[in-house]
Amino acid sequence: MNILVINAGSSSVKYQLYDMENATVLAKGRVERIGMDTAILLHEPAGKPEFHKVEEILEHTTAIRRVLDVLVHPEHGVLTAISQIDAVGHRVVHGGESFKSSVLVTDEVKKEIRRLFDLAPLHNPAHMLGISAVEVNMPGVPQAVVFDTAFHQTMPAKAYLYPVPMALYRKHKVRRYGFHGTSHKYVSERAAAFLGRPLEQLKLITCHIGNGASCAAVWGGQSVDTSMGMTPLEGLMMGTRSGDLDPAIVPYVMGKEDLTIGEVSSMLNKHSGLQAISGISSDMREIVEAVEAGDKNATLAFEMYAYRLRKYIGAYAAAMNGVDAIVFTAGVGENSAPLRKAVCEGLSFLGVDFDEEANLLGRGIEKRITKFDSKVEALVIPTNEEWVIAQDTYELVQSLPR
Ligand SMILES: Nc1ncnc2c1ncn2[C@@H]1O[C@H](COP(=O)(O)OP(=O)(O)O)[C@@H](O)[C@H]1O
Ligand SMILES: CC(=O)OP(=O)(O)O
Ligand SMILES: [Mg+2]
Repeated sequence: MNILVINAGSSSVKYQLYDMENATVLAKGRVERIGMDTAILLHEPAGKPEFHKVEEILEHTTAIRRVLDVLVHPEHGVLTAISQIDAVGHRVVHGGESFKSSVLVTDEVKKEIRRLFDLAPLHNPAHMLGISAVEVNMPGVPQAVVFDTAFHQTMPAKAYLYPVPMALYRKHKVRRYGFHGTSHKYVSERAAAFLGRPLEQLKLITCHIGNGASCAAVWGGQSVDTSMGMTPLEGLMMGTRSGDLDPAIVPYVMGKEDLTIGEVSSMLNKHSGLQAISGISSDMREIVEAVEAGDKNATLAFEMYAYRLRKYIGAYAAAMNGVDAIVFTAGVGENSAPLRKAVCEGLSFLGVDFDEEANLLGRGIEKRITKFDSKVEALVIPTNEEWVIAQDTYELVQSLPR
């Protein structure tokens, strides 16, 4: 069975095509800058050279049409017909309180994803466009949705409620949902396998640090707390997002700078974080280069990023009254040795005996970055959200009558 996994963002569509029986990736790629006359399709077919094309792509239906076209292209394709795609799995960031696991797409499910537009205005509308585009381009093909929020639905009320009037929760579902759940779940399971210990007995702190970044306390395989909140803005400092700040800053700055709700929201989501403090970039690679070149603002941005992550790790160790392993994953977590070093070296009080050499060795592999007899272990575990989405989709499609 071939499954196409789609992660549709506001201006991009990322895709990965799997052959499930052989557990192989047939092709992957992305369309960026949707809505512009210089949209770009980057396509990486397995065993063939990469291919890219710049052209006008104004909306998601066309973007997905282009992806399907390239998948069956005589030269760059990996299939002979679209009908060889048996099902499609989508990443959906916000599932609210309605979805505790992945589901097949139905009219009811679509209605619920639409109802949640308000809570994830950057993400959910884009996912719906992706689902509709598949309906138009591949009528009748079963689709499944896998939610970032689902894994965190096990959080207890003391972790997911905010100390504000309860009416806000009852009326508007104001609460912590948490995100990147597919990744936190996957790396927790991989970490247990790597350590050769049952997940049920482990206290883990998983740090998914990519463009968006969040940390989770995973106790016995269940999420008991996480740093992102009602939206993906709370918690850690990120590439362009502020993470935690005094909520009183929002009305204060709106008044002083005469900003609208939209403007202040854009400031905190798109013009804060590493980008704002460094004045250089939201990309950790460029920050680290600037730090090495002695740039003061980049150094401050780097230190704040690591410091804020270390504070969350301390908090989650306290939340679980202990921790067995700290897991680093996603773009920054998997690739930035300097960031892992800056975080781990301040955790010796917890029993983290950091191994500098191991931290520098090997890329893209599961590894331990603490010394052999460290009381608390630190691991690097590459995440694979697309594979989890493909597997969930595969299982759901098996349950359909044939
Ligand atoms: N070698 C590297 N060193 C430091 N940071 C890196 C490296 N490679 C990638 N990154 C960081 O990873 C981020 C992307 O992470 P990723 O998990 O792919 O995010 P997303 O899935 O949200 O697009 C980039 O913004 C970049 O800062
Ligand atoms: C939820 C979220 O922040 O997702 P991403 O990291 O893909 O932006
Ligand atoms: Mg990601």
